[in-house]
Amino acid sequence: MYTTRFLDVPPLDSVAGTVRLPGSKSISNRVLLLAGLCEGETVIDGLLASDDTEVMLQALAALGCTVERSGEAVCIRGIGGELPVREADLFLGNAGTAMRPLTAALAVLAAVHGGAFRLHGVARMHERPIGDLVDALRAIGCRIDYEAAPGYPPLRIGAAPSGLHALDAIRVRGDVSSQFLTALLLALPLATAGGSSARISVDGELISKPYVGMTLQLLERFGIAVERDGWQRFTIPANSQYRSPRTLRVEGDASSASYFIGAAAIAAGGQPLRIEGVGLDSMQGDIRFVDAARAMGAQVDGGAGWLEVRRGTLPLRPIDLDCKHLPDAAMTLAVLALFAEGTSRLTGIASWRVKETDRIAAMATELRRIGAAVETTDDSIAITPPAEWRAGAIKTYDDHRVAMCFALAAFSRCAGAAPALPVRILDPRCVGKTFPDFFEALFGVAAARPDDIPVLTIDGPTASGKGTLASAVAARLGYHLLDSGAVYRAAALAASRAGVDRDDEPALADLAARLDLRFGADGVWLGGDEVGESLRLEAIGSLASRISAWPRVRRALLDIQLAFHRLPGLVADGRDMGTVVFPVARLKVFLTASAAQRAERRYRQLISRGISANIDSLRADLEARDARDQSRSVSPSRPAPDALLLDNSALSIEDSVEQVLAAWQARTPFG
Ligand SMILES: Nc1ncnc2c1ncn2[C@@H]1O[C@H](COP(=O)(O)OP(=O)(O)OP(=O)(O)O)[C@@H](O)[C@H]1O
Ligand SMILES: Nc1ccn([C@@H]2O[C@H](COP(=O)(O)O)[C@@H](O)[C@H]2O)c(=O)n1
Repeated sequence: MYTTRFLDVPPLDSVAGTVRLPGSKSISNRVLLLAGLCEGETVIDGLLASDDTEVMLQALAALGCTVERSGEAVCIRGIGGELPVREADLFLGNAGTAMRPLTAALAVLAAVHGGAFRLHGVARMHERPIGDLVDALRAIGCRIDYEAAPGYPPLRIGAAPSGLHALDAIRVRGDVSSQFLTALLLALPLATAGGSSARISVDGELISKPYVGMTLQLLERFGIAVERDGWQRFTIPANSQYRSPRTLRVEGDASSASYFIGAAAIAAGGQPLRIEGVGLDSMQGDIRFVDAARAMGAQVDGGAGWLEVRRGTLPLRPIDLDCKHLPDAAMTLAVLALFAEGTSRLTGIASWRVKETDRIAAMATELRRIGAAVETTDDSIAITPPAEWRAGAIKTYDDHRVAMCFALAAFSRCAGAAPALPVRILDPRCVGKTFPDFFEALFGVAAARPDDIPVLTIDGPTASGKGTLASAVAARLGYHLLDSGAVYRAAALAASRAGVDRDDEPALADLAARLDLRFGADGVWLGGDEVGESLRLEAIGSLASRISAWPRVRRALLDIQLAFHRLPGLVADGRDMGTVVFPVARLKVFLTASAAQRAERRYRQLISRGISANIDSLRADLEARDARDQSRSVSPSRPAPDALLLDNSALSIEDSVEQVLAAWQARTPFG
């Protein structure tokens, strides 16, 4: 997951390959609650790992459920209708799928068994209405108090003074959020143990019916057969009891699929994009996004648990759609509208106002930022594609779906934008709510023109601080990092291990061409050995400096370095990054510091690692290395003509990082 302040998504051209979706958030949190309420163990496979499911898991554990995680599966031992923990303070973040059902379940449990619970979340959660649900629960005798503003969390739930009553005449509004009805359906089987059935009537037209359909299907998997009279009346039979299905697999998230369906609908490439984890048989309402995408021109095939999508008509056909049944995925349609020939209109989206943010306002502001003409009403949005695309830094309002759907704006070339533009996503970490690895998944299937993938190079002499600076800058930008010195050091280590003479150019080049080198989160691997520490030995640095003078060795190591040039971008440090390996780099820094400073830094670096060192010999060695690196016939170490020269002798690491980031920012369209 990207935890940077922003992520610049370069102009994207095509998609191909396979993307595997994370589990559905809506199914995950429903199933977790049901597993928590029934007796015995339920093993849930494919559960979404995200902020919203995490708060639900923590709440269940706090309420006395046993939660065991093993790999992708989670085993829940439920409380079986009892209430082993009678007091808890539950923080539920911004997870509506946790707040609403837990409110209902705890209110009913506390009414039956007694107890005192506090439910709260982040600031935005305290602005999301819950009054209609609380009214319905109070009407049957539950005790729920507002801690601050009436109608909104935080809530305090307590014992019911006169028990539960009027279960046959429960009323709840259905036209604001279907989650209120879902919460009641999930919780009220607990109230039927005394022999009464529970009857719920919906006031107003029920929105998001497919989500309620999903609730009913999942209740059935847990042994609760709700009788339904259209979408207005629901009856939970007397003495209903949750029965664990023992094992259950969560299907992939259909709303998350929408971003990839959308990408494949507009991207070039000719290859279909395969989406696994959710298919045309899905129980999720947002699978209807497939119909909307087809209506706009996408070609979508599918079966049980899979979809294959390719571009059909482009520009897309504009769409005029009532989105009541697919409110989440409708946001993706709003961005796809940028790729249509004419104005698209999405209606029935009043519920957007009470989601993670006011989504109507957020989408309108951000679509306008990149050049679209947008008109809104209380429950609709109309989008006309940009006459001229603008590079936008998209505010995401702590809303995962805003971040994910706007990533599609990076395909602006497919809408004819010239030049094609990157899109900046501010606070990309917000995707952690439902799809922590969304951007990694996107970059796994999307391709960009090589010239569009940004590179920042940092060259300079030994111990000038290149590696330190490069890794800090890469971390701030969310880019890949190439330590090209480590590639030469690995070749030197391999040569030393194989006993190859440092002057035998053909043998060294042959060995370099066959180098089995892998850089990963788990270290640097040469064959089967982790060699991170060995590469840093001074003797290996010296040998690297000698063998790197051979032209054939340099050529043999070129592909390993070029392979780092991947989405979303690269920071590369070395000697010839800006001059030879990445001459098209957008920013080339040549970093220097006095020899005395560098020797001192290296000395301190070695001592801090427990390696003894002598400052004079270190200085002599680095000066000899500098001389060799600068005077060799191929790729000598020198600044590129267009390099930014930075002497950091008197700069802190933080100051160097800020200076380089400022220079980088000035070279982006967001500067
Ligand atoms: N601006 C700076 N001020 C003070 N110390 C620094 C600065 N930049 C880097 N250093 C320190 O200098 C030491 C050497 O830095 P680093 O290993 O990044 O250099 P390098 O140029 O990558 O070296 P090499 O070329 O040998 O790989 C580190 O201990 C680092 O913390
Ligand atoms: N692009 C590069 C990077 C490094 N070298 C040579 O490798 C030696 C070790 O590099 P460090 O940056 O890890 O110290 C270095 O002295 C160079 O001779 C190179 O040639 N080109």
